[in-house]
Amino acid sequence: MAATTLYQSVGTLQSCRNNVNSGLCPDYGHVSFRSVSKGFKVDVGLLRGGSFCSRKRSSCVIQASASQAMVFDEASAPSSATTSDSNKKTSEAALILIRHGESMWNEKNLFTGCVDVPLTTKGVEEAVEAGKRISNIPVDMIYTSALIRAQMTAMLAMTQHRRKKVPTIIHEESEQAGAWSQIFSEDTNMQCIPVVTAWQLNERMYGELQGLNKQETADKYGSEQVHEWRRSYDIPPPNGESLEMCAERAVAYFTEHIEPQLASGKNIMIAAHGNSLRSIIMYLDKLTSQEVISLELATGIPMLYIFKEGRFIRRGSPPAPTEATVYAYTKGFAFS
Ligand SMILES: O=C(O)[C@@H](CO)OP(=O)(O)O
Repeated sequence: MAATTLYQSVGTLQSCRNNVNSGLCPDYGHVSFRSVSKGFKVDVGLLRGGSFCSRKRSSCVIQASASQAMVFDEASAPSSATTSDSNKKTSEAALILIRHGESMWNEKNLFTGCVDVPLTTKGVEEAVEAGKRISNIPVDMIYTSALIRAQMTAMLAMTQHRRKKVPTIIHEESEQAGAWSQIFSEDTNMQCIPVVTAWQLNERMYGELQGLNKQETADKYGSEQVHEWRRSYDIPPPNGESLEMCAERAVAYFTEHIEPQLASGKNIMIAAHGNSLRSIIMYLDKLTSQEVISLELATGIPMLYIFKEGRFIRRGSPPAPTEATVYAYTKGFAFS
């Protein structure tokens, strides 16, 4: 995949949206296949050459056992809790969300959307730093968007993980690809973490704003208008996706594919984008369309949720080894 090339998407958002249900999205260079792998169903995205479209941190203790993990709060966990009686406990799973590190177009302050741009050196460092923060949290499966900045972030973060497993993209787009994947031994499989790439987790399509400088666009159209395009829930930028439209695919993918994995006890990391993650956080935290306006995500800061009894419990951002308090929510979004 010539992923490090800047690549302007072709075709229209509408033609993509029309094809979403059929699983085919040629204008965005993406074909989606449903396949069965290791007992779970996944949608595997195939890129054709380019873009597409705590508060008590220290008390969060995670015990890993095989592919399942019990994640619980030390303060609230019964003192008799051990792995041997784990079958008596309610299964919990960790969900880590991470927005990609700084991209080349973030650096230039350009609207990016579904243009496929790589990380900057700073973005690479952010991803590595993010990896340090989550190095002790078990990860059984990774979901990323189909865009390289999210994939780079996931891979770089996992280089720091304590388990030293190798993130491996699942390719089952054809019989041949499936057969080739069988060359791995069971032993090798044990050393890998499956990575599912899904275009549904892509950044929202910014339409005619893609490639434009954000400041210059604000100067031209007024900062209020541009803020509405960037942060409102249901007002799309010209020929682009609103957050609501982005949520239709991203949250649907989350509930259909990722939530069942969490429910089965798998610890999941999602590496994606500012707006696809805002839509997912809106769902997880039950934010209103007014509240989501002020939700901003920093690049390269992981956010931890615990999935327990069908509920998502926000744990904030795991601390860096040397930092006392860093949160991913940067604009007055208080932890409750
Ligand atoms: O340009 C973009 O694609 C996004 C994320 O970088 O920008 P915004 O902050 O305007 O949503």
